[in-house]
Amino acid sequence: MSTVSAPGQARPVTPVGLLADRLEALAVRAECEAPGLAGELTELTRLAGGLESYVDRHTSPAGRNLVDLAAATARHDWTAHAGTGLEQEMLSGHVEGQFLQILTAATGARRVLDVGMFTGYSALAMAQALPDGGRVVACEVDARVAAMASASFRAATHGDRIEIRLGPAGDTLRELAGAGQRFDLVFIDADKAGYADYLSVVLDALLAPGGLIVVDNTLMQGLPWTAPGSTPNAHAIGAFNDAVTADDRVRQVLLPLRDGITLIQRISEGST
Ligand SMILES: C[S@@+](CC[C@H](N)C(=O)[O-])C[C@H]1O[C@@H](n2cnc3c(N)ncnc32)[C@H](O)[C@@H]1O
Repeated sequence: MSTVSAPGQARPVTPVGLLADRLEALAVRAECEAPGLAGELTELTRLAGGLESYVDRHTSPAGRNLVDLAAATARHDWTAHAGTGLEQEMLSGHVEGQFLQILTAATGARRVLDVGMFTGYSALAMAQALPDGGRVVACEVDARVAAMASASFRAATHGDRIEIRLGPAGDTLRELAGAGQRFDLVFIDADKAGYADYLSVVLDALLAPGGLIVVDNTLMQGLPWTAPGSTPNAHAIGAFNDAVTADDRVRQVLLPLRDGITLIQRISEGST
């Protein structure tokens, strides 16, 4: 049986989305099995299930090119990518896109590194928030999604600010480091097993002074505390979060936005 969602119908992939789904199923069961609990479970379903759409409605709308890119990703037949793990739910989307755009503008970033481009949502969001002359280098290992991203970038305002680097991100990051490149903002959203390595190269060589690192999926659907080590991703993210917490070169905050976003800064000498 395919686990790929029907086009346009993404399944929940955040802790609160999964919670709402489970509560809804319980509320339906309770109507027959425990009618006294059904009302309260329905209330809890509204509390959990309404959160993400409330956040969505109170976040500035995405621009036309990003809406088109997300729609093309949702329409795409992901069954053709069976076995790759690629699916429409990988797209970061509206709220994260706005968050990245605000970070890009607020930090005054001019050079951005996108690690894990997929169909290009985060790369385009950040590119469109850069000042003139700004650049995004976007890393992606899968040629087919890179081609989808490339087509969207060609049709988008400021899509020409994005340079796609096709290949394993670890190799690309080392090439960029060898070429002396530096980035003001780095978004890490590729294979979770690679996160520790990507962070290490970024901190050692790629992060410009005062730069900001943004890491996606650091709540990993709640698995790091509900079922640590139960899947390779749960293990990788649990270990990554612990390592960042113990790393005295950095300070960080884990925000419970969508599936968790961690902001990381290098602590400069003399700062608190
Ligand atoms: C969660 S998606 C990225 C979503 C994207 N940032 C967005 O905003 O929609 C993860 C992407 O990382 C890519 N990826 C996985 N392993 C990789 C690797 N070793 N090097 C480069 N990209 C990788 C996958 O092919 C996938 O497209």
